Amino acid sequence: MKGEQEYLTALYTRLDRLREHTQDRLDQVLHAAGLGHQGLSERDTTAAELSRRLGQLHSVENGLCFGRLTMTDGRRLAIGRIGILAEDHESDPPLIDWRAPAARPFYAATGARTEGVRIRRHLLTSGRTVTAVRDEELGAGAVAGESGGPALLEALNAPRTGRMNDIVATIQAEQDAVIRSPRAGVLVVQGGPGTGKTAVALHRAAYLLYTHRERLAREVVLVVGPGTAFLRYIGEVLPSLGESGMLLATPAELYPGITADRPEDPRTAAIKGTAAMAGVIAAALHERQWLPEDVLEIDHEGEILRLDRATAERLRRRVREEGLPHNEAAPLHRALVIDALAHGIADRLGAGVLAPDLPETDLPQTAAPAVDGEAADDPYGDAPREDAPLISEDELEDIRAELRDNPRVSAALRRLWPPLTPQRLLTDLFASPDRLAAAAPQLTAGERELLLRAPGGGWSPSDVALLDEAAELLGADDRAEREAAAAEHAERLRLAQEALDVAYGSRETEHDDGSDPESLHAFDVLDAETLAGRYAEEDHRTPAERAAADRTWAFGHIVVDEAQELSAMTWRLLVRRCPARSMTLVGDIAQTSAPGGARSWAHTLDPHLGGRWRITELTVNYRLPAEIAAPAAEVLHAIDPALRAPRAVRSTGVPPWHRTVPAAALATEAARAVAGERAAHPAGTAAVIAPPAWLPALTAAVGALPRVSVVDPRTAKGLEYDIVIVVDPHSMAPADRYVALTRATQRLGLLSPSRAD
Ligand SMILES: Nc1ncnc2c1ncn2[C@@H]1O[C@H](COP(=O)(O)OP(=O)(O)OP(=O)(O)O)[C@@H](O)[C@H]1O
Repeated sequence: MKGEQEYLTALYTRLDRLREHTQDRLDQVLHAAGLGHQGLSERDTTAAELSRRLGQLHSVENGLCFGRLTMTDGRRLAIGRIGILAEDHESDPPLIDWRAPAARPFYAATGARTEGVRIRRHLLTSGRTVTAVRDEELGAGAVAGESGGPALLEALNAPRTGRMNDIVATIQAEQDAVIRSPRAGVLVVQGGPGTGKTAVALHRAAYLLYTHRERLAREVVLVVGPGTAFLRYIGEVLPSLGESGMLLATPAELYPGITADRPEDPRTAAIKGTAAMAGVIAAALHERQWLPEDVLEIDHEGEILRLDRATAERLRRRVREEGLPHNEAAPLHRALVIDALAHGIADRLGAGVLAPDLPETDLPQTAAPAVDGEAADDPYGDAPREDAPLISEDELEDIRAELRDNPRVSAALRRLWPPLTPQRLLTDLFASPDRLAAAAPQLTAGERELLLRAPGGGWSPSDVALLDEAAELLGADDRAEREAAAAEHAERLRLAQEALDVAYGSRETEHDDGSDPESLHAFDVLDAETLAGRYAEEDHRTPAERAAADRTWAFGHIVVDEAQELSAMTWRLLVRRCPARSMTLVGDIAQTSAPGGARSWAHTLDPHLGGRWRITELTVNYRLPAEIAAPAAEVLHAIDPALRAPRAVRSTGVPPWHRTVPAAALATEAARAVAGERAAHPAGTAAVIAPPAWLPALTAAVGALPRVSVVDPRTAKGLEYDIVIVVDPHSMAPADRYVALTRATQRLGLLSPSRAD
């Protein structure tokens, strides 16, 4: 142990020096003077990288080095949270990053497959002091086993704090295989409660960031967890692994600019989660691309222009054929209608018009439509007419310009092809029984009734994927943004030209000063356009911040926890957000409680991924002691006899208990039970898990006790506590009961109301 302490002290000395050195470099970079535009941008990139590195060096203070391998060839390798290179950069590194290939045997070696390891040592530390070492002999004659041994059991028995810890020192072989699985493709990790799915998913994110740093730092890793309580619970794991650049979000947070916290009937949420809603939204949008009943009349300079239904329909079809998102197709629609009206006017003036070309600026080459359905036998309108054209193309263009300037024409165009936001489309759809009936004929009247709601009141979590779907169909209506950007650019151009004019005006003076007339000046090598570009404001947000604000961001990798809960509509959204299809999905189909959640992975994923995903299973339960795993396995059997319960690795000798009490006494009994269990096991956290109806009474009775949560099973999903009291388990749905029974690391009690109540 003395040798290990000396080694550890030397590592910390190195760490301190690296921190100082990195801080010095950062200071130098930040204070560098006289940089041009290019230099400033490079400086920002270097400063960001140095800041990241500095943050990482500070985050690994605890548990810097936690393992040592003594190989059969005599080499000795220290494994830690980060890699530290030898000072000469050539000798063996004094500390190997746990994610480096050289560290793999620390996790993967077993007695049966030693991978060249003779002794695996776990170093237990407190601050910078070694408190214990635990050795596992893996050589000949050793008992076959996974990594961890006593160190694992100590970690599993440690009291919980309410925040998840990293497991970097005790990752097990089957978990390691998942963590290091190749980045490409979609990997599903199925595992029962407590098999370490969340831990594995987060360590995998850290592994991928290490292995594909450059790409993933730029493209960002998105980690999706079921709720904000859960994200708080896992929030410290990645920073403790020195990783901070990823984006953590709940499914409700995936539409930038929307706070989706409106309460909703679960039946409504279930309908909104079904894949059929994609068709409903598409149909709702089609309905908005309006046609007049018979003829649309438009007042234009004292005349009535007439656009009949057949023509409007033909133009609409022509625009739809382009396959553009609705808002992006609006200019084409506008140009076609204006052209049709212009030809109508020309015809009325008594002149035929010869195959006019459409204005090149506005739209792709396309045929001119005619008004009043005249061109039925000339669908493309490009056959020469018998009567010679009396109106020139210039005159026709004047007519088009007048039409474009007429607010009534604009109003008619907005009616035919309205500019729409996703919010408007959905608000109008859900507010109107008629619109719902037209867009969703396949739903029953009762289902449509559930979707109906008055405008206003905000958005619910299930609206998020629908808004995203609508945004996808609508495309950007970024006219205002483009106009603002153009104005800004013009202003920059003006300033740049002014600057160049000043430079040019001062050239004589420079010559008088004796400067070389042959030397180059700014105005020789730069034009205003280039200079303006250099003045353009830079985006100083981190990639994760930019990704959070951008609905169309393409993530480099997506990790989804509790993946079994996601609806089909949310899967559509996530698949769109990851065009590279590089994902890690962890979950347990036995714990599905969301009505639209997964009953089978194939059934859930195939519609979105077409079979292009691979699955692996975690089989060991690290949370539950064997005593609690047994009754949990009975519940699992009731859910699906084909499902296998994970194997528990430890035992506490404390069996769970079950008591029945009068309903009126249930809350006080729960408080008493918590206090009793606390007396027997004082450290760590406790929870009372109960159906929602019981929560107010239980909160009143138990809420004042320290370190005790009162939650329903769905909130408890993914979380864990040292002590758990489950109230009224038999009124819970089987999946909820299974979740409730699988949250305790040490002690479990069940309290049921007596039947007479
Ligand atoms: N290799 C390990 N070393 C130490 N602790 C571990 C290890 N694997 C898992 N754990 C611990 O086991 C507990 C359960 O892990 P985790 O929450 O990741 O399981 P899960 O499969 O996501 O469970 P659930 O399905 O209930 O969400 C956590 O406290 C975790 O830190």
